[in-house]
Amino acid sequence: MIKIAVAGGVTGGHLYPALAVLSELQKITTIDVLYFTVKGKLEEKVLKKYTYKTVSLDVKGLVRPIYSFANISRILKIINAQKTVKKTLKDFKPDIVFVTGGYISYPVGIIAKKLRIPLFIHEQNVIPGLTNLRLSKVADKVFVSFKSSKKYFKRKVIVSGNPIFINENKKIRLDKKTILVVGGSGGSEFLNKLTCDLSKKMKDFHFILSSGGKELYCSEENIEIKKYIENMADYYKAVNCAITRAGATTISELLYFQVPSIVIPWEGATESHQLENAKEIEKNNLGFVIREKNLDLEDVINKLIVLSNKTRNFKKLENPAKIIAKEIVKEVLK
Ligand SMILES: CC(=O)N[C@H]1[C@@H](OP(=O)(O)OP(=O)(O)OC[C@H]2O[C@@H](n3ccc(=O)[nH]c3=O)[C@H](O)[C@@H]2O)O[C@H](CO)[C@@H](O)[C@@H]1O
Repeated sequence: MIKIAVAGGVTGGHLYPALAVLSELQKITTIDVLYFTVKGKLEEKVLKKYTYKTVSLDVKGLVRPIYSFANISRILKIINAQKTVKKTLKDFKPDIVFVTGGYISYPVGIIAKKLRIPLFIHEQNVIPGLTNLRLSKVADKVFVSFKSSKKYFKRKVIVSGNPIFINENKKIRLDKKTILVVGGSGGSEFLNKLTCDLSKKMKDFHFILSSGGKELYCSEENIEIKKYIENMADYYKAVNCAITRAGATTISELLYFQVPSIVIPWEGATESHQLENAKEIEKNNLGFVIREKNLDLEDVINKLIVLSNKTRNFKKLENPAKIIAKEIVKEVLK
């Protein structure tokens, strides 16, 4: 049996790769999991369906610029959280700690190393987040999703790919050509509005929109609005093409399921990291990157018609989750 402590969440982009690795690990051996969550965030809702132990931390990410007044109380919360993490790890005594980034990963990773517990980290984005960059200096192994990330790390990294979370296997039947629209785990007002505009002009198409629960007044018959989709893999397999933001995990899923796509990066992302993720779609000839400022409805329609006429050829690729799970087993048994 492997005892593993995990952190990575706040957004789905960090959470699902961690869940994917745990699910692969479970296929190899029995596991005892302790998951550090952020109070009130997505992972607390999702993990209710699992039997993993959880410890909720009351932390918030630091705002930029880093020397802002608002960061004083946030830093105090991190210091407090570190005490909880230390006590929890000492009691739980994991064989290994695995984190997938986001601000909760920092206290967990740092304390793990202080307690001399092996630490593995995974980075989803092409441009690494601050937490993972800092943790990479002390981690035992660093996994990245894309080759293009290597240059950001001053150490050896393993290009594993981004673990793909597959939680159901329901066949979704669609009668019309269907376009899936996903604005990341929190949804996107920009993509919601775009879907509404497109659905009015593309009456022969059916739209499935994950709205993130954001308000949208659109009563077209050919648009199916879902607050959140639990079984994304089933939808990726069933639709003709997709429009998405460029969160790293979404991009990896589009590549894994070979979904022809239009990717519109969120312009507010730090260091334009979504734009860098998006480029992977064009590099792999899977679709188009469109910047918000260049968006033209007719152009999007023409591109969607081209993409939706492509034959979907889903060849089963090795799930990167397997690579990381095997490395975890190797580390624990060595
Ligand atoms: C606003 C923000 O901070 N965005 C970041 C966050 O995004 P975000 O959480 O939006 O990240 P991604 O787009 O990478 O991943 C979203 C994940 O949620 C899942 N999903 C989404 C919608 C839904 O209805 N159901 C569902 O299960 C997707 O399948 C995917 O697994 O983390 C990513 C990975 O570090 C970063 O690249 C993003 O820039």
